[in-house]
Amino acid sequence: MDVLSFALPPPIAISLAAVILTALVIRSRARSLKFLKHPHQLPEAAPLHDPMTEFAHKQKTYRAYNVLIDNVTDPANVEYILKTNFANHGKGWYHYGILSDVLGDRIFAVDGEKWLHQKKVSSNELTTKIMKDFSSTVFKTHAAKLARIISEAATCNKAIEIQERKRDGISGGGNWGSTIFGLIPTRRKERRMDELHHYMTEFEHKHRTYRAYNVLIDYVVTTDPANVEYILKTNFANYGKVHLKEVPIPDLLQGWYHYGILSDLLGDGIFAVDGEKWLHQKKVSSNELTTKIVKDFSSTVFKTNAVKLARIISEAATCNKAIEIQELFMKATLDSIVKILLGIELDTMDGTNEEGTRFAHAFDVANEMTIYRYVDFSWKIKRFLNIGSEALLRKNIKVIDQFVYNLIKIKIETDNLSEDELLALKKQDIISRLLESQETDPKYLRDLILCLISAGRDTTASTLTWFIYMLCKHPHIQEKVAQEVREATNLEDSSCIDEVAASLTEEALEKMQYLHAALSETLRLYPAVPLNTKVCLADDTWPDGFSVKKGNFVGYHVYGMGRMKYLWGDDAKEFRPERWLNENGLFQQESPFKFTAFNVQAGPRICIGKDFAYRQTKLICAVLLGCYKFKLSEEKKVAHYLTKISFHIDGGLYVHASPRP
Ligand code: HEM
Repeated sequence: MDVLSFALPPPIAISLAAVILTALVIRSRARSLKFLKHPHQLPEAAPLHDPMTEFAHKQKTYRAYNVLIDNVTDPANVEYILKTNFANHGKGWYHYGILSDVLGDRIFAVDGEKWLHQKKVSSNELTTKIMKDFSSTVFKTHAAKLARIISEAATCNKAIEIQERKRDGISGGGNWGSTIFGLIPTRRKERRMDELHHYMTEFEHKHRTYRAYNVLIDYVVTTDPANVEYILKTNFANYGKVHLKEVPIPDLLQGWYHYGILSDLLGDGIFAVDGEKWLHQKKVSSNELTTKIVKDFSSTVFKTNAVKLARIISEAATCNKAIEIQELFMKATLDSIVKILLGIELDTMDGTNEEGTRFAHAFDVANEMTIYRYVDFSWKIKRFLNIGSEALLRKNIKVIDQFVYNLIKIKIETDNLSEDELLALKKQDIISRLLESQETDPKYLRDLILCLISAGRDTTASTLTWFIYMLCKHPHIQEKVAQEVREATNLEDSSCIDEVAASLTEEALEKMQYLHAALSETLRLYPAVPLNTKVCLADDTWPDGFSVKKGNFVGYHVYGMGRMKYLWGDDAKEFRPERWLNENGLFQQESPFKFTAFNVQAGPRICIGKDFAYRQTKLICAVLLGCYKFKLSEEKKVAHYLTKISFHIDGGLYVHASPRP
């Protein structure tokens, strides 16, 4: 008998890994059974059946150590297990333990008498004439239903996902909050942990600052603006993002936190580093985002993509089809940021650029797998063995790197062009501009690009999605926004998409104070970054007298802060854009320590993309609401968020659009 080694490293390393792995497997099994509720949130395994089949060509039966199961392909053995000595091969603890919570003592989960009885009952039932006739009718009815769905899609020439198990895990399926916050101080264990922000907020109505224990983490959370100001500004130096070397936390957690987790994908980009490196990139990127040339260029890009988006919506409106608008916003914002950074058309909205679509997919998967590391304590072992989520991550980073480095190379080469040629190329994208200013290290540029895409894409897309959701729930506010767009642009009611887009000058956008207020109100209730975390570097006492210790994780709960009555008044839970406007209808900023959605001006580590994000969301919303009315496909449906780092709507947002008269 032989040993199957899935391309594992040398024997000593294997033995060492096996010892560590055993401990981690037990832990990670316990964790997955306890916390992970949706099967689709588990990362895709690295291809398994092909290597097994290849191996089976040589060894019909073999032992695979770290799977805990012996595998068999020899028909003689199969006959022996399934028939000759059937009684000796049960389903046993393995299946029962895994399946019984869902399936109870049903046929899949049990052996022996229980199994025999159920098998007889079910197989008798399935073969009666009445059941045969009935099931044939059911199959036919469902086949007809399926054909009708396909027919509808065919009429609109739309792609159909025919397998149906929608992998929205990639754009954000599954909630991980439960794993991160094992022990939020609530006794109501029966409540679903995917409502994590609700529990926290409920608790915060009584306790503005509190401690949330977890097996590994001592977490102090606050909603008090005075504490936020202290952490983000007054004693900023004492609250780090990345370097934990000074902090007495277990080795496993050293590097578990940001840098270790993020650096494979984001390298030394702004999100993953502190100190000098961070300061330099922050300066470079924030200078770039605010130059006139980049501002003009980005406005053109936003408008072009808003028009594309509106055309897709127009097609769906013609067929009276539901639109999953979250996915569309994700594509539109990715196309825009890539065009502004790299000057190329990714075109994921129309799917015309094959290489671009491959990059977009790889980026989504790599992001998902990177963030999964926050809840998967065995990720380092997996990376070492190149298996599971880590194999997937490595594979997709390779695709991303090929794409980005290739573009940088092309750009460096065009750098040798003559003045006239350069002028003809009109290099307005950020990478071309950085190359001109002597930032030519491809690795530096790659890391910066990926960080800016990560920072600017999901945040903007999720804000747009919640905004449309809020407007569907409050049709009178939707009408007010549409009315403002018409007035600010002086357009006729019958203007077409292109005319609306063309009319959106800086001055017109500036006049849209109510739209600005409605977007801010969306961010107050549904902040794209709902919880922000840092690490305390030395014992400290906060303005409200709460003590924090060196090594404590500390966080301010942006979602909770947006809903506190003591901060926003008795109507804190209501969506009311007017709260942001003064008596002249002009937008009023709130204190950045109270409205923390952007970290704006709240300290050195602020969002440098705030104006950029408002410009993009305002342009897209003005085009869409200038041309269409939106309704939820299921009007009574209540949207739920995903408890992840970004804040998407679970399952997407289905809307129907109709043209404005
Ligand atoms: C609605 C949209 C957005 C929201 C709500 C948002 C929010 C935030 C927040 C809360 C932070 C602080 C994160 C932390 O403490 O680690 C942040 C950082 C950052 N944001 Fe944004 N952001 C948005 C859009 C953008 C856009 C469009 C860009 C760029 C194109 C951008 C670039 C950045 C960068 C580079 C940082 C890191 C700053 C640093 O570490 O010094 N953001 N953002």
